Amino acid sequence: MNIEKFQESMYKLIVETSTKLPRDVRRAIKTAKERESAGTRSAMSLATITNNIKMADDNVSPICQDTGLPTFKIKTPVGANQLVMKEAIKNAIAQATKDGKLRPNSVDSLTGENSGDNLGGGTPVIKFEQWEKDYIDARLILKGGGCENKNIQYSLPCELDGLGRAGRDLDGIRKCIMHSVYQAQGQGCSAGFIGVGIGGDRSSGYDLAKEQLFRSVEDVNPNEDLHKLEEYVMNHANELGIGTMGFGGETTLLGCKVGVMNRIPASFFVSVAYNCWAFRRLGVAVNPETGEINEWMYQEGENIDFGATEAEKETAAAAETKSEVITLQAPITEDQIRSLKVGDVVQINGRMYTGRDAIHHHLMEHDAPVDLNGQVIYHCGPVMLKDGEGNWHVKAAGPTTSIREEPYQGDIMKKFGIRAVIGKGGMGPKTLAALKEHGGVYLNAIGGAAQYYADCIKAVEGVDLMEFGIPEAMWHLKVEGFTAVVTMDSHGNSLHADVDKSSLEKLAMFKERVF
Ligand SMILES: O=C(O)C[C@H](O)C(=O)O
Ligand code: SF4
Repeated sequence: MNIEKFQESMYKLIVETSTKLPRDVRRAIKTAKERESAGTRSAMSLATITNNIKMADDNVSPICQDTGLPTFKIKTPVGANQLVMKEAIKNAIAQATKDGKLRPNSVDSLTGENSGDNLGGGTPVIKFEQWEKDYIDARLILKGGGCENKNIQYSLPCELDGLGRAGRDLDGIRKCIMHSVYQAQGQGCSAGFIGVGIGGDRSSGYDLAKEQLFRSVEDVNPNEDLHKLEEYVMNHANELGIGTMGFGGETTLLGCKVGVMNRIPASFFVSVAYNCWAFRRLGVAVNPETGEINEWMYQEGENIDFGATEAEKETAAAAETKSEVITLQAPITEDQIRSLKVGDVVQINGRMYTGRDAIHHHLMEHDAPVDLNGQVIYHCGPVMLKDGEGNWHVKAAGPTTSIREEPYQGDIMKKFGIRAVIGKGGMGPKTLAALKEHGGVYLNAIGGAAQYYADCIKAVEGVDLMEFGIPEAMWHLKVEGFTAVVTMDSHGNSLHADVDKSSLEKLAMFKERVF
């Protein structure tokens, strides 16, 4: 095999997967968009999402800054050398990271050190299998951390919130799947896709669930029972009203694929792999001699490019609503913050600081490297590239899931006088209480819209705590027109708590036996 060519092919697969959503996924997003009524928060969010998809196409830059744990599934003809292929894949991964197509995402679990090139113990994941065919089938999925954290595994029988007892039968499985969509809320950047694995043990069950994510969104399950189940879930999950980013709305789920395998008598697992709307998975057929790509997968059918005309219309629509947008510029006063309420749309100009897991942990016991009084913290781990002159450039910069900072956020805001935090998916009761006491606000940005937000960042004015690695450092960003929605205010209101409550009530409508 021509190994240089194979490496080049793998590089192309990585770049394409990170920057261009497959056609089946685009069609699902388009359908969702058509279902939302104009002017709603969900419609606005979907417009941002489709603009972002278009920008990633045009810039050949990551759709979302979290390029996940690259996972390759490769089928090779008998006799193909898997060891050299593995090396070539690793080289391609390192190159794509250097070129800003992947975020350095491989972190030592004990020391917290980021390897910087996506290589390290267990990363990337490369799974080989032999087959009788005469070509290499190489597939890649880039599944980010926020949706990965919303995966869930049920052990039947069990009791489920809203749904009651789930037994060891098809109806129990149905309940688990409905519950899995509910428990994800908007935190996995809904609307999402789910892969479900029935049976196996804890690890093979999850593998089977993830395997389903490699199916086309539009295929038909050959197993009649599972086909019925998939259809049921697709018809009813959207009735939960969780909507895009958990803002409420018509579309909560974009795809549901279920697979089954045998189990052992004592165990009955239902494993669910949740994938965000930024469903990045592609595949190629490779010639085992030349190493060249013969064919791209998931590319049949109509291609939706979310192109100019639509994008222009949306920009125009956004411009019309501009009068209702509240402008914020740090330092922000307590009075300004207390005048904001859930549902307000704000636009931020000026400075903001990124801070996520490592920073919040650090700030509990240390001073801040900058004066954070009246400032804005952005839960974000960007993709950054340094140019020849040593200046940093933002390549992708959407929000990360905020709930992980729940144990720290309120205390950090009070300790440093921070007035606003931006993230996605919302925060819990502890933060809500702190917002009320201290005079703070939580702003929800659109998860995955990494190109859209990168475009709002006009300069990188500094960085602290680089020892935490690129995604976890504190970046000083100068932004213009950074738009977000107030979803938790200083008066005790939380859109996230409201949507959680109403979707739990709706979940209970699916309590009765169906299968
Ligand atoms: O790590 C990130 O940038 C985001 C993550 O994928 C998330 O959804 O929270
Ligand atoms: S930020 Fe959202 S879109 Fe991006 S990887 Fe995480 S869950 Fe997916």
